[in-house]
Amino acid sequence: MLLPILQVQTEDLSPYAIVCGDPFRAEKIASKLDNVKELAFSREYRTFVGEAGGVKITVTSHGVGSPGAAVCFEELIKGGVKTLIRVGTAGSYHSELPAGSLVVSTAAVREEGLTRQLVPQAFPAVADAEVVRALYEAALALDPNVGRGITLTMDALFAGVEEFPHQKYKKAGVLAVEMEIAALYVIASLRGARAGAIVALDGYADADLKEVYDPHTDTVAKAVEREIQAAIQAVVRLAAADASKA
Ligand SMILES: O=P(O)(O)O[C@H]1O[C@H](CO)[C@@H](O)[C@H]1O
Ligand SMILES: O=c1cc[nH]c(=O)[nH]1
Repeated sequence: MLLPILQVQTEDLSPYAIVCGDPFRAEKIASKLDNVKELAFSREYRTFVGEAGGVKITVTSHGVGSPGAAVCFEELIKGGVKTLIRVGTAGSYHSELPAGSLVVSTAAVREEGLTRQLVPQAFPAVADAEVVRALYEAALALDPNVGRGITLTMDALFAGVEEFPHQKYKKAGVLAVEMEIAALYVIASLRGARAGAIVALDGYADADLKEVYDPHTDTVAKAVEREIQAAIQAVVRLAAADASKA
């Protein structure tokens, strides 16, 4: 079956997918795999398939923001994907987590609009525990400072006249803010898939992002390299664990 928006044949997909916002990051992730094939580049959705440690892995970019990303998550799951790991970037809320740090997201605050159209506001956006464990252990082996905890998902990146809720969530212990994880976790829960996410921090979020936001530094690029490695290793571990249960 051809997935209408991703423009990918479902037979070509793996049950294990790594997703990211940027189509060029998808290419970078795919470059770490063996026997890579580009399946499609439709709108912001660029899909590759390759292998790591004998495990077939799909890599797809989902663009910026929850509504567009949701289309990608829904179609991948419809196409047979059962495990999704987001490899993203995020803004930090904590001085101990400077630019270049990694955070594994255990759950996401739903400060976006997409999931409100899917589930009641009391419904949690929560990661799968096995995916979190695999991601955290793989990341910890590469970076002893990796954080693990709640992240926040918003729709807006640049502020208007309304105050962003950064201070409130920082006080509540949220580690970082980005734009798609809540959609991923809610959709995975609704559709019977499992999901997790790791983000590379690109600076402090509670500054004026318009002035200081720069996700293209060497420090961030190195952190993205580490999170890619961690995500691929996590998929290999999860696939081995799945095979031992079968
Ligand atoms: O680097 P990605 O995966 O795109 O993630 C973050 O970067 C984008 C904002 O520039 C948003 O998509 C946000 O969630
Ligand atoms: O959504 C995002 C992504 C990266 N950095 C931020 O501050 N916000």
